[in-house]
Amino acid sequence: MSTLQEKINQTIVDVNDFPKEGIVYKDITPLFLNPELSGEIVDAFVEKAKGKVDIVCGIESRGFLYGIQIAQKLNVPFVLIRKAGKLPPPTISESYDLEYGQATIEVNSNYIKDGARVLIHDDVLATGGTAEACAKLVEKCGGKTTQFSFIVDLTFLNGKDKLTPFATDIVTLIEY
Ligand SMILES: O=P(O)(O)OC[C@H]1O[C@H](OP(=O)(O)OP(=O)(O)O)[C@H](O)[C@@H]1O
Ligand SMILES: Nc1ncnc2[nH]cnc12
Repeated sequence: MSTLQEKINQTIVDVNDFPKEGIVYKDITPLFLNPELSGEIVDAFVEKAKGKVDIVCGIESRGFLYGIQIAQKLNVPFVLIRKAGKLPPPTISESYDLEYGQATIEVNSNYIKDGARVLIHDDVLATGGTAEACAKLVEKCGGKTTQFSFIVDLTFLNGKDKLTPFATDIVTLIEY
């Protein structure tokens, strides 16, 4: 019997030189072709977050896919963190650097209540810039990031270093 980590490793596809030369892109979309494996992944995240969070924030776009399922299973609200210009007001923004570019993310400023314990969920932790920007948005809204969760950690980019000032509870299912 394969472990969850082995099943994820066998399913994720490496794509060389995408979206830019020199980047090895981890394509996680084949995970969604497998409903049984996707169910196990969601359950693994839910198990780690149970009783610890009041809100799940999912990061556009791939962070939405398991993020909303995690929130539903935890019976807590799901909040979308979107790329700039996609959400109607009232929003607040944060800009950051990516492994392959620059970006700005936004959240509805009314959705994260004062003192809320927040799980920030995304598919891949690379440089950590996106999740760090998300934690800054949560802080600006008066919330507290208590856990981060990712399917993949690209450890050679040291993304966790950017996140530990916000929360040391960082769940990752597979590391490369
Ligand atoms: O740790 P970082 O260096 O910040 O990189 C991680 C981010 O990069 C990818 O998103 P991408 O911008 O490719 O968007 P997508 O999810 O819409 O494909 C990934 O889904 C994370 O959100
Ligand atoms: N190498 C990579 N593969 C997939 N998603 C990413 N997001 C940032 N870097 C990535």
